[in-house]
This record gives sequence, C-alpha cells and structure tokens, in this order.
Amino acid sequence: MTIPETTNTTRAANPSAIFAPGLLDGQVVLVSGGGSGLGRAAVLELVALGARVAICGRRADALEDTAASAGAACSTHVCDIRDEDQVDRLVDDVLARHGRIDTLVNNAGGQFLAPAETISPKGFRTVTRLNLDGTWLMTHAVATKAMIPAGPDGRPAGGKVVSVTLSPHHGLPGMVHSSAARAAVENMMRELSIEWARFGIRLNAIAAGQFATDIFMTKYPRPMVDAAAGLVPLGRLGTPEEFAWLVAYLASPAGDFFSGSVLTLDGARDNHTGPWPAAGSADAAGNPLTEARQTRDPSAQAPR
Ligand SMILES: CCCCC/C=C/C(=O)SCCNC(=O)CCNC(=O)[C@H](O)C(C)(C)COP(=O)(O)OP(=O)(O)OC[C@H]1O[C@@H](n2cnc3c(N)ncnc32)[C@H](O)[C@@H]1OP(=O)(O)O
Ligand SMILES: NC(=O)C1=CN([C@@H]2O[C@H](COP(=O)(O)OP(=O)(O)OC[C@H]3O[C@@H](n4cnc5c(N)ncnc54)[C@H](OP(=O)(O)O)[C@@H]3O)[C@@H](O)[C@H]2O)C=CC1
Repeated sequence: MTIPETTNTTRAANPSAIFAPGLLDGQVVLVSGGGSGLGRAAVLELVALGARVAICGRRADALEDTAASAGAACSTHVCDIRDEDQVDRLVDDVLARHGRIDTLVNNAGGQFLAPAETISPKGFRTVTRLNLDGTWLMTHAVATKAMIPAGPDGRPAGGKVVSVTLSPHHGLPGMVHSSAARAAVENMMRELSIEWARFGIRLNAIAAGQFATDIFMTKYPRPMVDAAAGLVPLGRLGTPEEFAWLVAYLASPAGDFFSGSVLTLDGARDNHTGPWPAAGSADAAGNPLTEARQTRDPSAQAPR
C-alpha cells in the first residue's frame, strides 16, 4: 500500500525554525528510535520539511505518540533492531508502505552506566548488540533492499545513512561497552562510504554530545546529570532540535557531498579533557558512578 505524497495539508503543524518548507518534499526517511528524544525531534523536523517518515522502536505507545504529533506523513513500525527477522520485515513493510527509502537515521541506541569491572559478558553483549549489531542490521537491510537495487533510471537508487554515535570520543568512564560500539559504528560508516560510493550511498555519523532529552535527564545518576553542562565549553546541553536540524541538513541536497564524515555535535565537549574524576563522574573513591537497573523492553518484563 502507498500513501499520497505529503502535501501542505498533511505537514506537521509546527514549521521548521531554520529550513524552508518543502525542502524534503518527496523523500522517505526511516528513523529508528523515533518514539522518543532525539529521534522524535528529528521526525517532527523531517515531516515539517515535507518528508514522509517511518519510525521504529520496541514500544508501540511511544511510536504512536510521535505519530500523533507528526501527522499522516508518519508511519509506525514496532521492531527490535537487534533481531534480523524483525529488521527484514520492517524494511519490507516500509517499502510496501512508502515505496522507497532515501535516508536511514540509525538513532536507536543506548547503554547502562557501570564501572567496567562490574559489567558482565551478557551486559557488554547487550550494549554492543544494540548499538553495533543493530546499526549494522538496519544499514545492511536498507542498503540491499532499497538503495542498491535499481531506481526508475535503471541505476542503483542510492541514498543516505546517518548513524548516531557518542561524544566525547576520548572515553566516557562507566560506558566502556558503548564507547567501543560507537567507535565501531563510526568506522563502519567510514568504510562503507568507500565501498558503497559506487551505489551512490552516502554514510555519516553524528557524534552527539550531551542532549537534554527526557531519558538523559532521568536515567543517569543525579550528580552526573547536574555536572554535564559544566563540562561543555559552550556551557550548556544540546537541544533535541539542534540535533534534528543537522539530520535534516544531511538529508537535504546540502548534505550530498558529505560521506564518511563524523560530525561532532557537542558544544566542544570533545575538546575538553579535565582532571579525572570530572565533576559528577565518580564517587569519593574514584569509581565511575552506577545507574539503577531499568527495563524498557516490554518482552523482557517477565520475572528473571
Ligand atoms: C553524562 C552521561 C553521558 C551519557 C551520554 C549518553 C547518553 C545517552 O545515550 S542517553 C540515551 C539513553 N537511552 C537508552 O539507553 C535507551 C536504551 N537503553 C536500554 O534499552 C537499556 O538501558 C539497555 C541498553 C540495557 C538494553 O535494555 P534490555 O535489552 O532491556 O536489557 P536488560 O535490561 O534485559 O539487561 C540485559 C543485561 O544487561 C546488563 N545490564 C542491564 N542494565 C544494567 C545495569 N544498570 N547495570 C549493570 N548491568 C546491567 C545485565 O547483564 C543484563 O542481564 P541480566 O543481569 O541477566 O538481566
Ligand atoms: N541524549 C544524549 O545526551 C545522547 C544520546 N545519544 C544517543 O542518541 C540516541 C537517542 O538518544 P535519546 O533520544 O537521548 O534517548 P532515548 O532513550 O529517548 O532514545 C533511544 C531510542 O531507541 C529506541 N530503542 C532502544 N533499543 C531499541 C531496540 N533494541 N530496537 C529498536 N529501538 C530501540 C528506544 O525506543 P524503545 O525503547 O521503544 O525501543 C528509543 O526511542 C541513542 O542512540 C543515544 O544513545 C548519544 C549521545 C548523547
């Protein structure tokens, strides 16, 4: 089934504060983790610019909430990006619904905060599966099903991939699993930007600094959150809209010559290395802080 191209009547209510309406008319963008935080902000910006957007995540209610704000140009797809079959089905469904995928935004990801010596093999695997394997499964499925096959002119359709990684690059104590996985994702984007240039696929990473999303403000230990802005040379956290604008820029024709780049969006956090422990990062003995356990995967609610 296809839905009509976005028109002014289906455009999201709030216009972009930066870009002209219609910038992304006719484009289809798939955003993983579009139900919350940075992903949600990107969805609203992309729809405001005329794109049709498919969003995926594990929680249907979060996806529906974003779709309710985004309007008819947004479709929702429950999918765990760590599961190969679910990812295959997702991409097939998005193609059946929208007919094409111009840009994939690999935004779904995350980690738990814990000192490295306390992280079990399963815990390490959980985070690398989500951030590295999940990003690979999505990138591979979208490339092989939507971007490498021939478009209307008989040549590979091409497209863009934007993957969210993490700043600071020089290591976030308590996040060894995520730091490792995000570095791998950045090199995945670099490597594929060479291999898949022949298909017209551009791949970049956005290394996100600290952004004031709901989860960032509530998930981590309070001292760490309270200290975060003070570690940013520009003196504040990023806003989800600032992330969304960069995604929209890369998806637009202005982004066509970017490939294999890591765009660090962090208020200069990456360039700042103070003494260890940094404010709010460790307890009195110098151990990285530990976050409380939480479960967001509905299928994992059963007692362990
Ligand atoms: C100043 C700080 C800078 C921070 C910069 C970065 C910020 C952000 O990225 S903000 C966005 C954060 N968003 C997320 O993290 C969302 C996604 N996260 C999750 O879904 C979970 O946190 C997940 C990554 C742990 C995955 O969840 P799930 O698949 O449901 O995994 P389980 O809860 O079943 O756990 C599996 C396994 O992992 C180990 N583990 C989980 N939590 C902890 C913990 N708090 N401490 C230690 N170990 C943990 C553990 O081995 C679990 O297995 P079992 O023990 O058998 O349950
Ligand atoms: N906020 C920040 O300061 C920073 C964020 N980042 C990264 O930016 C991205 C967005 O972060 P933010 O918006 O703050 O956090 P959120 O937790 O709000 O976003 C993560 C999204 O990923 C989805 N997700 C998680 N696991 C899976 C899975 N297995 N399959 C499908 N979807 C999944 C979640 O949906 P659901 O739970 O429904 O599956 C959620 O919508 C993440 O990769 C994060 O690690 C990086 C640096 C800093």
